[in-house]
Amino acid sequence: MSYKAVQKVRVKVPASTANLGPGFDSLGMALNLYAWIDMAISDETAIHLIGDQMNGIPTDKSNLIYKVAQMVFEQAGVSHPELDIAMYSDIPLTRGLGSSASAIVGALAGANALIGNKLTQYELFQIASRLEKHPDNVGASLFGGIVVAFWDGEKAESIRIEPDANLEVLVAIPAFQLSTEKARNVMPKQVAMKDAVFNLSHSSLLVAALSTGNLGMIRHAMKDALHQPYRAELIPGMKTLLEQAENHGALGVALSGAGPTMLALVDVRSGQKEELEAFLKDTLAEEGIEAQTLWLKPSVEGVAAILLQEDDGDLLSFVEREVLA
Ligand SMILES: Nc1ncnc2c1ncn2[C@@H]1O[C@H](COP(=O)(O)OP(=O)(O)OP(=O)(O)O)[C@@H](O)[C@H]1O
Ligand SMILES: N[C@@H](CCO)C(=O)O
Repeated sequence: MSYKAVQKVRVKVPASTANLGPGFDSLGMALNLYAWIDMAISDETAIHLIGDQMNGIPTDKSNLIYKVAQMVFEQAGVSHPELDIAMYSDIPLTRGLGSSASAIVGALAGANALIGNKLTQYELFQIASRLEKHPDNVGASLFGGIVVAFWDGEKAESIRIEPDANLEVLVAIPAFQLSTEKARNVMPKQVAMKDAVFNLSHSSLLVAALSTGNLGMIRHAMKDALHQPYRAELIPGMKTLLEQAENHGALGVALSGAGPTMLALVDVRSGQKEELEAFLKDTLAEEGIEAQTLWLKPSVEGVAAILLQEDDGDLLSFVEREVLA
């Protein structure tokens, strides 16, 4: 089947938070914090990183976005070895807000758009889940909303849930990085049956609460025995936040992905938003942790790729005009 290679695309991809407590490696929620990627077929590869969130990201062909784009072309049976890529991101790196997932999903969508969307969204989801080895962050960035998914080592399946309009998200982002690899290595290789049953029952109840809009049930459901008790050792103050944030207005509180960011779900009608934000900041500060707090909303939209016209200008001017203004 022939296709018309498109010259340049612009991708907008949301951040994500994974696990939501008990849904380890299986629940994700897209957040209204975004990254933008411009991608064009070129005669030589150049990677332009805009903004200070990209410190340390490579600008040669070892860049994750370049490598993932090549996977799309290979699976589609085409060859475009040289790409011009630009990226701006508001998603902090290595903080538990899905930066690597946003890069993977953004690259998949951009490369696929460049070749006339030859791959289906399902095929992109399979590639993304295989790369991350868990579908939660990539599923949320791909589909938007709340995603319930599995990846069994061969295939990934998911269902998207529309987030309740009254849900808000407060994140406390510590200044230090915590890699997913390190946060996964502190977990035990085996778990007790009681902990397994604890998580599958709480995760199931959380999914039911989120899909029926029963926000009051979140406080009972958003509890974990599989990963948070072990990861709490890496984030001073996390244990206190897990135990007490609901007394300060949170519907539920959890480690965002593999951390170190802490996340609270809040009812937008709550009268305790300021109290909760102060509690998160003060609790971490008492442990010597400087954290930035951000009020976010679930992002109902997932990744989106648009074809650019000749006179659409470059990403930097778009970011200055539409994002930073
Ligand atoms: N925006 C990006 N562009 C290119 N590569 C990226 C980007 N974000 C992450 N990566 C690559 O992915 C790898 C993992 O990134 P990072 O440490 O942020 O992922 P993570 O541990 O999954 O973090 P997070 O907690 O954000 O999910 C990094 O080595 C980096 O090279
Ligand atoms: N489910 C993954 C998410 C990583 O962002 C973990 O907790 O390790």
